[in-house]
Amino acid sequence: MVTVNEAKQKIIANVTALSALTLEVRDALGHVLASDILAPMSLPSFRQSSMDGYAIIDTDILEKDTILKISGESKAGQTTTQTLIPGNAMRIFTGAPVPDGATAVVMQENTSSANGTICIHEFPVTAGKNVRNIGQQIQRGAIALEKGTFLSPGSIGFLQGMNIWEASVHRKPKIGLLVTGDELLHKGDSIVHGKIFESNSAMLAAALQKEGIADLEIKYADDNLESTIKGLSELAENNDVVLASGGISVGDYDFVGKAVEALGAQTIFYKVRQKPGKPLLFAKREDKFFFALPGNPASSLVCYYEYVLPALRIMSGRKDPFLTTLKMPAKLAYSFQGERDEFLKGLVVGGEVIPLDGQESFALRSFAIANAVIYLPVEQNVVKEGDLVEVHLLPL
Ligand SMILES: Nc1nc2c(c(=O)[nH]1)N[C@H]1C(S)=C(S)[C@@H](COP(=O)(O)OP(=O)(O)OC[C@H]3O[C@@H](n4cnc5c(N)ncnc54)[C@H](O)[C@@H]3O)O[C@H]1N2
Ligand code: MOO
Repeated sequence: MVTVNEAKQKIIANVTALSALTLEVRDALGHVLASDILAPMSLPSFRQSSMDGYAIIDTDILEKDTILKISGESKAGQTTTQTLIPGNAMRIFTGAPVPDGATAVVMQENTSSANGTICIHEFPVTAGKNVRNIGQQIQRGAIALEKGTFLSPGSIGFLQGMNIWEASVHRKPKIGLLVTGDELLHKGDSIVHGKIFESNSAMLAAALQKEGIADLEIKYADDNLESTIKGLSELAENNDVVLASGGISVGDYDFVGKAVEALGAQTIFYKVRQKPGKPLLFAKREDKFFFALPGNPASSLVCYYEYVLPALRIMSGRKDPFLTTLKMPAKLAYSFQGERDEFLKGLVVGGEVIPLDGQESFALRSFAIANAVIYLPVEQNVVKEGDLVEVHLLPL
């Protein structure tokens, strides 16, 4: 048995980023850059006005209400180079090229025009005002985004704005899932006493989809060693990570641990001092990883968020693999007995976290409305209302 922290350290120590592939930038959302991207152009690439108004020369404005002659216009998209002559102002619009010679733009609300002239009510007008300079955002040749950057919608827009259409990113892991349990019913089956509807595969597939992993290869095994070995071995052929659901405890019909061993995988840890999810197993065979998740649905999902997801994120190149963690006051008191750290289903509302009713490992109703997991180490087994607790935000 390892502690929660030891289990996490073992994941960090054993899992590494996968190889790189080239993707269209617009398809790379949620991927991590495998190399630095240098700016192929400066942004802005020409001096741009940031306001609708008048381009002027700051040294022409010697007092409030200076009057200048209006000469010409610069609108967004204009490609010809224009020059502003001293004593003149040029009509200009947001995003338009600032004419050569102009040093600032006065917004039109601070002016009044009459008979081809413009009265500037602003004084002084500092050079550079309302002008976006060449390379103000990024200089050509500079590192635009570093290796290891997680590509967000903002990153994608930024890259396309520099005429970058492809990026080298880490491949995301391919995942297989072996569902075990002779008690499981599937869509279309009739309700039978003693059997339950299988829910872990849909739940895990949804969690993976949220992480941008759409393809999950699912197989089912009967509760015997041969079927479990066959399922795990077939899944390991095509996938980087094999998950198993159920059959990892100590019962006579729990075969996953034995099957992982029979496949020649090395167990990195088995059993974590936590509730739920104690019988979690993590094993490795060459570059393939195995996670045996406890069958209890809430145990399975806690283990996914706390261990599997970080491993998948490390493989995808992420440097920040764990759920976003913060400290928050508990809205309700909570206490527990026992020797294991606890992960509670929680609901964050208005800067506080509510430990939800129904914390048993078979109960998913609390998870269905949770947006966070509360982590209580065994030393913090009595929480009073208002006490600070560690909250892990779920990626929903
Ligand atoms: N003698 C002991 N018994 C148990 C221990 C122990 O230490 N000693 N640990 C308990 C803990 S803690 C957990 S967690 C469970 C884990 O058991 P398994 O991983 O072997 O899971 P199963 O027995 O196969 O199933 C547990 C539970 O979950 C339901 N289940 C399984 N698969 C699914 C699925 N795909 N969809 C929905 N529900 C599923 C299953 O019917 C069981 O109710 O072991 C304890 N026992
Ligand atoms: O570790 Mo088990 O998940 O408590 O029921």
